Amino acid sequence: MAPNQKIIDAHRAMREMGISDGTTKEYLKKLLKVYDNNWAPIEEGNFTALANYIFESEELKEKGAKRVNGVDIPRDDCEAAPFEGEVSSFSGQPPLKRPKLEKHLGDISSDATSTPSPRSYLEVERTEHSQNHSKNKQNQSVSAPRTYTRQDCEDLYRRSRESVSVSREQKPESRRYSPTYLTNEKPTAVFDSMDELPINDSPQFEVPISVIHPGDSSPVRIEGGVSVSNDSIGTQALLEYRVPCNNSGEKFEDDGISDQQARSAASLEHASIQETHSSGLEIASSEIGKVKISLQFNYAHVRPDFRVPDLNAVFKMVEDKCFNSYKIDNPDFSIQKVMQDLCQSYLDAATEINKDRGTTLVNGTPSVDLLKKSSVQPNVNHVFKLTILESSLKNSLNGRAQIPPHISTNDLDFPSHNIQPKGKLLTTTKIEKDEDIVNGSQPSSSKGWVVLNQNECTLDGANPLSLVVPNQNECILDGTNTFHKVVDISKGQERFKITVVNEVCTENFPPSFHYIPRNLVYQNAYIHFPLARIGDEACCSSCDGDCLALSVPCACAAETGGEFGYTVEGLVKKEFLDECMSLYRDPKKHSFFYCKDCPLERSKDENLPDKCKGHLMRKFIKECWSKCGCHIQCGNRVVQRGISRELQVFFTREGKGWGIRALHKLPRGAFVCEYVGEILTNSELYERNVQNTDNKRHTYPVLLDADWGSEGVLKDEEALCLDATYYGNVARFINHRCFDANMIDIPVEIETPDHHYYHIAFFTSREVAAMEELTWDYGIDFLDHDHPIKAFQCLCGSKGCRDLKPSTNRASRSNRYALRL
Ligand SMILES: C[S@@+](CC[C@H](N)C(=O)[O-])C[C@H]1O[C@@H](n2cnc3c(N)ncnc32)[C@H](O)[C@@H]1O
Repeated sequence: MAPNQKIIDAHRAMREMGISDGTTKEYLKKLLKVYDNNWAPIEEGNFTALANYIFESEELKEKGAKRVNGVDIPRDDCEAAPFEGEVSSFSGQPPLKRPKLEKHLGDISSDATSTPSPRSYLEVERTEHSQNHSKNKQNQSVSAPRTYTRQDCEDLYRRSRESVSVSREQKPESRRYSPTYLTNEKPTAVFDSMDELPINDSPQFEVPISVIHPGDSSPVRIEGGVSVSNDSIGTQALLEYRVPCNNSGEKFEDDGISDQQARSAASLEHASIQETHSSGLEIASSEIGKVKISLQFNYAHVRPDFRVPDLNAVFKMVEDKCFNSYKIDNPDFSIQKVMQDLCQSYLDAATEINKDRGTTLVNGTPSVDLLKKSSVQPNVNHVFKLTILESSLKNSLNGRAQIPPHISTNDLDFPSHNIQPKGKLLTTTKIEKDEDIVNGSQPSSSKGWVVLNQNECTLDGANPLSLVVPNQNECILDGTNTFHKVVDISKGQERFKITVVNEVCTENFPPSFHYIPRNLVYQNAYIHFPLARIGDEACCSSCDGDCLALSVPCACAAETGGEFGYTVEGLVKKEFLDECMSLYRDPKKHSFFYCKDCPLERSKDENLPDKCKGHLMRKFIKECWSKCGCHIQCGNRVVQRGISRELQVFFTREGKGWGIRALHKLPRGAFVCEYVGEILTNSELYERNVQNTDNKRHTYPVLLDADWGSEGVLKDEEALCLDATYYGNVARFINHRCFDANMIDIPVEIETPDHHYYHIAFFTSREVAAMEELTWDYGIDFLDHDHPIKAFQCLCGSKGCRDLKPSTNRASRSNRYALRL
């Protein structure tokens, strides 16, 4: 009978802790019995329970105790106890020592003289327990050996039954594992029946259970081969797809433990070179566990305040996000089901790929031989770089790429397929920490850079580069010397990864900035009025669900003439968009506001301000918001749900630097992104501009002046603007186009009914093809010689380009560079 994947995993996990297969098998059998063959509590946390069980059994054995149905009974105290069976010895080996696994927890050793041992949750529980029973135990030192009364044991028993029954009851319903060992819930000793406990009221026994945390340097890992974005706390993400098979390539199918199975598991493991940190919390798997998704986290990489969350709570959060972000209204929607489907589909797709391409998935053994010869073997990750050559990719490799001098081939580590000898195939996508990239500094290693050379991208095991093959989806090759950086420039803060690609030159990163998905107030900003207001003004507190479904539009539609600005598809309505575009195309036909005392002019010269030059009266969209009664998925909430299209920052060929594009076709009226930056007052902005004379590409203050004139005299602190120079989102890469730009900005009011503060949202002004650059007319007056910011030489290439002066004249003139908003 072929071994169950769980058994294989259990052996592997134990082997990583130095426990022999024989021992694992023996205790696994016992533990399965204790848990009525329920694997969930056993395999949680990479078989924490099993490891504890083994270590504690061995420790107790050392001390002369025995374990009955999972409970350790000191020999002296329990002579009459019915033994489940003698615990076998470790065949001459020294008794197992529990590894130090809980550095973060304080040590409360039961033996003050012994080497500090990790503080177990049960010890914590015990401490609490003893506090609860403080009256008769007040004098008991925390570090003194603790004895248990029948009451204690009954409590423990009750809790253990609760824990087991919760886990048993929850599983079929929600199919979620409750990672009690990772949460503040504490694992309890396992008792099958009170009747089996040899308890009397005299001092009894200790039940130490320690907690094993995932490997210290394991990144977040999702088994299953699907890309995941890294989280906001800077953990790394890894995906892994495993196809367990034995030496002859057969897949294991069945449950049950046998010696043969244990051997098979062992042979797999001994052959394994990777996975020094493969522990993790399994959260989904395909049928019979061939493909799994598990989470791992790296304590070394997370912030000090990182606490392992409850997995159910995490699922709930993701589900809520999905409900909010996508129009999912099926109450049965389950993120875990999605992940299970993902595992299954991956498996199915892999089978399909094998069928179709035959050679695409490299069979482990021969490649390993090649790999063994390769100089990549000593790679720091102990991961064999693969060797999968997508045929289409191969065809597209027709240029010899260069390796930037700073990249050491040993450092090359990017989406790749990893192969393990003797039957284990791992596909790993690594997403590196993004701070390095977004901040514009060189990454600590050059991970993620794809450097390709046609001749070297072969299965030539002698050449390390042969082992470095990009994932086709993430690398676009154009036959030139091509450098790509595959990262999520948003650092996981947007719904979709925003990748960065340079197919043109060797400019590595867009210059330094901090990615923020929403506007933030500049710390010194002199803003003394609320930018968000909860109240009954301009809201629809009695609405419910989706306001777009109402026969009579809600109060929020008042701003757009009693009709919503959006269609049910989430696009700006044609009529509204047409009007907005007409404002741009022929502003003279439309109303301008003229301030009595223009804050813009005042900021330039406080004592002798010029006359207001006028502000175009803009059309606003008012979205429903938190103070409204409707759902976040209400059709009148588009901008506030954030970017919903896959965007990419790419290096333009026309000399405009970086630009943005969408990976898919966009219909007319589609929301692309918001212009996000620091909120500051207009005078603060002016100061910044005066100080910042280097005229870098990223100085793009935007005035929020769409309604200035209506106020008569606007206070300085009410004249706001956005500066994306240091803090911004993907919009800071949008390039200018004088004529027929494919995006238009529309003021969108969300949190407050007045117009001092609003959002600048970019919508497509026409259908935009996939990979077409997304552009916007900045509204630059190229002839304004007085503006403190020098305009760039426009390379928009449009027929109606307004920058018509010969380039020689441009350098000498003082241009205006202000964005019209
Ligand atoms: C908002 S940023 C756009 C992103 C920028 N291309 C970059 O690489 O970061 C504006 C700057 O991009 C460049 N740019 C934008 N549109 C341009 C155009 N039509 N022609 C030439 N340069 C342009 C100018 O350097 C301008 O100062």
